[in-house]
Parts: sequence; C-alpha cells; structure tokens
Amino acid sequence: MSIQELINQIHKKKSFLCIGLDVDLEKIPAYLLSEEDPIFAFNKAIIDATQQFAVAYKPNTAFYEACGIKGWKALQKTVDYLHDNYPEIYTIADAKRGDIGNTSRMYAKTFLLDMGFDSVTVAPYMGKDSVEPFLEFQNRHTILLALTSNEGAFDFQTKKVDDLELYKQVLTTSRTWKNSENLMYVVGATKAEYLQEIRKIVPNSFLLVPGVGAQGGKLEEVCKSGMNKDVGLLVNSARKIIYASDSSNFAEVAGAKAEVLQKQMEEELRQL
Ligand SMILES: O=c1ccn([C@@H]2O[C@H](COP(=O)(O)O)[C@@H](O)[C@H]2O)c(=O)[nH]1
Repeated sequence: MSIQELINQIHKKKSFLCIGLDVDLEKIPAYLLSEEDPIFAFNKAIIDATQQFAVAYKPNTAFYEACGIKGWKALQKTVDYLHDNYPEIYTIADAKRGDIGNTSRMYAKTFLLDMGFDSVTVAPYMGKDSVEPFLEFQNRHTILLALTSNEGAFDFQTKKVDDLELYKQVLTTSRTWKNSENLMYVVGATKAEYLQEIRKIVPNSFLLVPGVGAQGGKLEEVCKSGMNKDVGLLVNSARKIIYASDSSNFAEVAGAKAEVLQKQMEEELRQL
C-alpha cells in the first residue's frame, strides 16, 4: 500500500488506529482452544469486529513464533485474511529484524514479499547496510525503532553520541539512506514529550506509536506534538482492546474498545 492510500484510508475511516494482534493462548477465551487453529479463530473474530474502526493491524511475530510451525501458519492465514477480505487495511509485521546485509535481505523477502506484509519493524543498531535491503520494495515500508516505549529506552536511545541523542542520530542518519522515503519510525506513546523534537527531524514521516492502553500512553499527548499535515501517525493498542473480555462476547467488547479510541481520533482529526 502506498503512503497516499494509507492517508486516504485514515481520512475515510476517521481513524489512525492500529490494532495489535499479540495472541497469547493463555489469554484468549478458553473455548477457542478446541478450534483447529485457535490463534486464527481469535484473530478472525477480533478483525471482523474491529476493522471498521482501524486502518492497520500489527501482529507481533514473537507471539506466533512462540507456537512454532502452527504459529507461523496462523500468522500467514491472518495476513491473507486481512488482504483478501479487507484490502484497504495496512499490515505491519512487528518482527524487529536487522542483520548483516545478505541476512537482512532474507528477512525482507520473508515479511515483505513472501508473507505479503505492507511493512516490517526493523532495529537500527547494525546501521545502513542492515536496513537498506528492507527499503528496496516499492509501496512496502520499513518501520525503524527510534525511541521505544519501554523503560530501557533510556539505557542507550537517549544517550548522546557526537553530542546528539542516539534516537536523533537514528532519525537523522537514516534519512540519508537509499530509498529512505520507504521509512517510518517507531516512537512509544509513553515518550510523547519527545515528539516535538522528533518532528523537527522527521516532519513528514509516518510514526508508529505503540503504548496507548496497557502501557499508559495517552492519545491526546501523542496527537498534540506528533500529528503532521497528513496525520502522520499510526497509534497502536493491543492488550487493552483484544483482551478486554475473555468470555464469549470478547470480539464485541474489543469492537467497543476500538470504537472508543476511533471516536477520540475522529475528534483529533477534526482539529487538524
Ligand atoms: O517501543 C515499542 C515497540 C514495540 N512495541 C510493541 O507494541 C505492542 C504494544 O502492545 P500493548 O499490549 O498495547 O502494550 C507490543 O507488540 C509491543 O511488543 C511496544 O510496545 N513498544
């Protein structure tokens, strides 16, 4: 999907909500465990109940990899289901990859070509030659970790290197890489106070913002400094939506939670 198509969807749905599909078999309703593919059954129900309020879905691959081959199959079925039934939805593989160039090329092929995701998250630590292989695909995006939502972000990301904080180095330097127009960045909702500075460096880039909901990030604070003229935000929430109920009406309750966030987003878009 192109960036312009994503922007069009945001305006059409009045939403920049990304729903995290972090499926934990210990948290889904117990009765689903007797299904042939409980992970996919859960995802399908959540997607069908929430898709009208969201523009993107982000399965974190860790939750699928933890289930071995069954998990990988459920992940592929989930992304296929989205593309076949809701082709307007943007898909993100939250895989946080990045390695030496020829290895990164394999990761890029896996997620962006073979599995068919619109985007994949990538760690910047190994630098230009580890990220550029992901940037080669037209209308596919690489979402680089810039300033993450966790406490450990302060261990390295905010430390100065050559007089500039590391997350700023990541933003500034990555903009010089080949096909950098295919970059987006991860900035945690819990780091909203940094967004003003971040927007000075990447005024036009899309930001994937996880951490609203279970991690305590606030949508209003993210929008205040993070929005740009094209909206420029995909705000992710997973646990607070998908595990809002563990009874038979779990999907309906997830839909209601997603709608609450969508309504807040509609209000933010009105003020743009
Ligand atoms: O900085 C980051 C980068 C990625 N994540 C991921 O986003 C979701 C958040 O889930 P919640 O349940 O809404 O907290 C999860 O997959 C994380 O691995 C992040 O939280 N922060």
